[in-house]
Amino acid sequence: MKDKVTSLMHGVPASHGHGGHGGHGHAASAPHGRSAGNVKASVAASEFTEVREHACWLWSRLGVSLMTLEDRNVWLEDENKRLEQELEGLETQIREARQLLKSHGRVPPPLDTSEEAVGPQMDATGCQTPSQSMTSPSQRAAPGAPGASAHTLQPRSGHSTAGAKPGASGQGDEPSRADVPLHLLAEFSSASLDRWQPVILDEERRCFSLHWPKAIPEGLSRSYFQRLLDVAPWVELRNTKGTSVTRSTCWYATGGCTCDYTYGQQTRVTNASTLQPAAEGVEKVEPSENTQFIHGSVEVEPLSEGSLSSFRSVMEEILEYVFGKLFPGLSREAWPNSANLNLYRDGRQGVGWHADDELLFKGKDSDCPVVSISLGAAREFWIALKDGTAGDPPRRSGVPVSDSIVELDLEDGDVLTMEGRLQRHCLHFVPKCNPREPLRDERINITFRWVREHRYRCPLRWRHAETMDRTLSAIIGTLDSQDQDRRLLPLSLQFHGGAYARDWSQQVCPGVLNPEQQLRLCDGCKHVCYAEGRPCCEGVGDWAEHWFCRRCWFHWEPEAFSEPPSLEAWCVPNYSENWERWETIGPYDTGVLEALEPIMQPEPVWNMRPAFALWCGAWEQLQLLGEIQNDAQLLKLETPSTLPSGEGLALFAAGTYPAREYIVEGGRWMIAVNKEGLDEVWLAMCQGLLQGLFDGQAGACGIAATLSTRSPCRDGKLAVWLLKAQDDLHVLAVGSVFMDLLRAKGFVGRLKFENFQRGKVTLSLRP
Ligand SMILES: O=C(O)CCC(=O)C(=O)O
Ligand SMILES: [Fe+2]
Repeated sequence: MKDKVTSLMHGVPASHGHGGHGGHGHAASAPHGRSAGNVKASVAASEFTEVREHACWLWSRLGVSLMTLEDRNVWLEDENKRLEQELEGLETQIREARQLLKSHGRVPPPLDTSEEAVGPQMDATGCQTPSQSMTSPSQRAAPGAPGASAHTLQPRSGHSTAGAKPGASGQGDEPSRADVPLHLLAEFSSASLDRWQPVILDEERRCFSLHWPKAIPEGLSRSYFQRLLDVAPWVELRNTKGTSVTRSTCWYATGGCTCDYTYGQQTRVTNASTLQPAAEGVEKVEPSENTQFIHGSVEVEPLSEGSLSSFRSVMEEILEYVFGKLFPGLSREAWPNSANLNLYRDGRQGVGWHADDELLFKGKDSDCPVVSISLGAAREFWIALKDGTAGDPPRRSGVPVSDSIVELDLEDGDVLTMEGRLQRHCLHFVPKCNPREPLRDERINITFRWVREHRYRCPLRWRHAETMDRTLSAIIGTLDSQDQDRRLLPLSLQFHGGAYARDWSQQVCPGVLNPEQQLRLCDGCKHVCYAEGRPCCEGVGDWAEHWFCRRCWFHWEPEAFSEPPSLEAWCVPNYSENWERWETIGPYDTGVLEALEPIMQPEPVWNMRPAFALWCGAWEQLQLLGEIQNDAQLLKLETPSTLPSGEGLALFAAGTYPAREYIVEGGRWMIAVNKEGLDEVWLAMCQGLLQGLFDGQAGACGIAATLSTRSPCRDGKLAVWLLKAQDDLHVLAVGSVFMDLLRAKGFVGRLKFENFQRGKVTLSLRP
């Protein structure tokens, strides 16, 4: 009998077969005689009922009932998922094969990314964009190429960790940001760059994570927290044994996206926007063999229309605030189209080491931005390299390289980004708190993400391709590098300092501890946080042989800790050649651009400027200048070369005064120059200032030239002063104009911006 059933199943005409599931459709249709074909004839009528019964029994053993149309849809969905996973596996194999070829010095053939080969490619808004191909590893910059930085996330203690080869070249095997442009979210934010604290700046692996503490004001974050706590359709996730709740989650998507979100292999949370409210009946989703659907099943409270729409409206509000106010440089088309929410009820809940590398976000093989918002209780957040990530193709394992762990605390209102290939090379982790210091408060985390590979079932997968927004291309690394020369945003951040920007042991003043870290049990808190404990450092002097973790050191020696480093932007200007690029950056004053034209013209058109004053020496006013009409008048002014050493000249708008006490919110762009050609460049600067070249919202209020006291070479400094320095982009606009002017006069050097309020150099421009 079994053989008959088997032959019955094998007899399904090819057009009805779906691989291993081919018999499925047949078993459903055979009783009605629609598709059994000649097999039906070979089965005697008396045997038919028996065969059918056995088929039913067999299918029920397999956990599948005879197929209704509804079942078929569920099955199709599973089948799609299986195919997606198969595709993912094939892509990994291709990647590995290409890397193998490369390691044998062979050039891999170009990738066939035609639609037939890999299916349509989607942009973040769900449109098919056939032109976006997978980035070839061969696009990686050669060592020493512009943009290839030496700073790479490496295990810090120098242990050799299997797979992670510290210091080996080509560790990340990722294209450099110079070759394949990638702009970081901080560049589009409303915060000045020094409010961003770098966490990971691994240029070689193209992994970046930046932290903006207290980005959301307290009142607002408290209100978002409470509303989400009350109305979000939270579902509890349990540990693999099902014995305890690890955290609660929910999933939000915009723009008609119906994609569900899968947690690991086991659990899929349906899209809150596609859920039917209770009034219309709980959504019926059949569990497949391995997947547990949790929304709409018995495990979840039925959702009322009221709570769902309140959830959607609070999420819309948060999206609007975060991307409208905190990242105003991103166009609306570049906003994320989904968010995963996590609720940690107390310190006993957390999330283990993982990467957000789901197919939906294309986090495994392309640049994948994530913006994480923290609300409520402060919790630790750790990031580390995935074991085996360097050199070899990344393994799927969720094992972190323990001496690469970077720790930070995420507090209420904080923003954290994870960008570039971080999800490919790194893992992250929200540890449970130490049970000896129980935390009873809740924390909510929202991770905004960009779904780029919508599920087959989602209508957005099939939406017609539109041109991709440039700011979106900039953050997902799909800007055309050809295009970059003419149209790209000007500000590409470069970093100085280690890839381990946030290395707590380096923040402790010398003589307190030995900065070498070891993952071990902390003598203080004994918190078994991960593996044997926590990254600890040994004390010195009386505390030698005592090992303590970051939290314990901070508890006892808060004064010994310095602020984490903040971001310095290094921007490669090519302002005059690429000035139209600036228009993409957002709220800046185009006056700077317009003002650029006159000085490039042979016959400058003089603006009628308000009066300027010329100051000298210890800033005594030399002359009050009215409107300057021509070069001849300018040439009559004092020039720096005539001054005694140690003295200076300053040309400032009347009503201002060339001293930092008067320009407290401002700063100055400075460059050290030799005396040769100083007068000429000074006159060009005077001309520029009087013509409004440095104007703009953060307009320059004056210029200064000072001569060094170091006789006889008497080298000097040139500076352009700004009244306001809050907005980095405006400051950079002025700096870039200054750089162009210097270059036109043959001066090449690094420009530094000193921010008076912060008392330090915050920006730098390289020629
Ligand atoms: O709670 C957090 O900060 C992290 C959450 C997370 O990693 C995730 O949702 O994938
Ligand atoms: Fe995550």
